[in-house]
Amino acid sequence: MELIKIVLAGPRGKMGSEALKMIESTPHFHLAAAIDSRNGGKKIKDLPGLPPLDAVIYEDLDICLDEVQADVLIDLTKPEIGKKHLEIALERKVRPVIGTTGFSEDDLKRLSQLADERETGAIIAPNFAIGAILMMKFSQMAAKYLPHVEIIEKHHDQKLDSPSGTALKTAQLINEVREAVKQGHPQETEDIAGARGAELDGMRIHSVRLPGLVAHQEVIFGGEGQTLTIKHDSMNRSSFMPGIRLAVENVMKIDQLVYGLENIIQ
Ligand SMILES: NC(=O)c1ccc[n+]([C@@H]2O[C@H](COP(=O)([O-])OP(=O)(O)OC[C@H]3O[C@@H](n4cnc5c(N)ncnc54)[C@H](O)[C@@H]3O)[C@@H](O)[C@H]2O)c1
Ligand SMILES: O=C(O)C1=N[C@H](C(=O)O)CCC1
Repeated sequence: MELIKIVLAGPRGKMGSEALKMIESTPHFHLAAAIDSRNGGKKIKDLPGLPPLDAVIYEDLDICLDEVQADVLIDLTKPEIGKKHLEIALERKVRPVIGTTGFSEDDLKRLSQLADERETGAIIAPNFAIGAILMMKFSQMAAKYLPHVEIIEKHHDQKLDSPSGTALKTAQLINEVREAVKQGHPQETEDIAGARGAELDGMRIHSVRLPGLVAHQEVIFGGEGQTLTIKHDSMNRSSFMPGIRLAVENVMKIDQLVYGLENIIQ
């Protein structure tokens, strides 16, 4: 298999540090450089707790890509940085694999257009856990028969964005197949703002943030005399790594932007 040269943004983060281990243990992956908000000029192996990798750390992706040859950028940072990095990478025909969440529909449209213009593959995946992809696919199947649905997503309390990227993606997939329904009582009131959660395409999304959680989602369907709950739990960040590996391998074979790993795992 051909060696894939990777730049990783966010190496000290919860996801980034796990991704370093995944890159190190994958024979056909090579960490060419890393992007951090500090530690420019140091090497990954100089930072406490990170694997003994020789890759140099840059604080600016543009400068990094001037100096380092790369095939793929993996971004695991924060919403505004992920968007900026994605654009820089596409401009330079380096293929982005973006795990960072917080992208709006407008962002996705604009970035998809840019990927087309640059004829460069890109993958944005709100959730890399294979079980979460299945949870979303099963939810889409169920919504055809049980259109009344609410989403409860639960994450650790260091998460910046809400609702989660996974909840937004789940709602999008459900919305593609379910008939239009008005949920809840027509005269229901919200006596404390937010009590019924966020509303998207007629669905309610509830976001829970607590220490001790990692990433969890329940999609609850209600029908006459019955409910169906489809639930996924990520217990740790290694649950996302096979999906990131798959995305890096697949982004090398495409020349447009793909949003969601369900489009790769058919
Ligand atoms: N797609 C998925 O499956 C998945 C899974 C988990 C987390 N996420 C998303 O990934 C992102 C990171 O999550 P996390 O839990 O690792 O967060 P984290 O806060 O632990 O890590 C983010 C890292 O980004 C770094 N960073 C900030 N600004 C930067 C910059 N300008 N350049 C380089 N690095 C910079 C921070 O220093 C930090 O180390 C979040 O958006 C989260 O929602 C996605
Ligand atoms: O830890 C996070 O932040 C996660 N975010 C993703 C999302 O927003 O859907 C899912 C995985 C964990």
